[in-house]
Amino acid sequence: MSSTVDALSMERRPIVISGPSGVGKGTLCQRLLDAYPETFVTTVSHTTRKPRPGEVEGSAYYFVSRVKFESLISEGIFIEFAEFNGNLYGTSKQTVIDQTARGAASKEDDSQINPRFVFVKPPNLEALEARLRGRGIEDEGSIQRRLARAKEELAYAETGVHDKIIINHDLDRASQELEDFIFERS
Ligand SMILES: Nc1ncnc2c1ncn2[C@@H]1O[C@H](COP(=O)(O)OP(=O)(O)OP(=O)(O)O)[C@@H](O)[C@H]1O
Repeated sequence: MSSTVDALSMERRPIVISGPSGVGKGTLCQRLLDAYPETFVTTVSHTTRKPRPGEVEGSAYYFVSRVKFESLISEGIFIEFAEFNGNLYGTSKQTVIDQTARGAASKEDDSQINPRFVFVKPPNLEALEARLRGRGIEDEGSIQRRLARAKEELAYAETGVHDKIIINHDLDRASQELEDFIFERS
């Protein structure tokens, strides 16, 4: 799944981190948040998925109906959106603007968002499958759908649309590479 986690660099340019479900995006982002709690924030996505127990509106997600989500698409509010497992997920420009500048970018002017796009790749599909299984939250059908989607996402990443591709093989190395990219050390 290309679920997206966004963080903000010191220059306040958003970082959009995408990659197949189970590749380790959440793990990598959590490491950044833990290491630099004053520097990074995450944005809240919209979804048509039903809330799970404990998920709070406006914190886990903005939960909306499909009709509402589709009207938001036609209004052009999303930086990116994707459908997975019959549910739509998207990151709105507004949530990024709210988190980015707290006023530096005008609410009407999304041309200043200018994100940097990072794609996280697994070392291979076998490793990805092992991570999905190891996480232990998906049933077999869901694992197979995620793997099928992963192949499409990996092919898309080959087209060179991202600013940086990081292979998450060794977690420490991948974390370091992500940090170096974000802080423009590489
Ligand atoms: N480099 C790594 N080596 C081995 N296991 C890893 C590595 N990185 C992450 N994992 C493990 O893989 C599993 C999936 O990681 P994580 O939940 O962060 O993926 P994700 O990309 O955020 O998935 P989703 O898009 O479905 O939310 C977790 O159990 C995590 O601990």
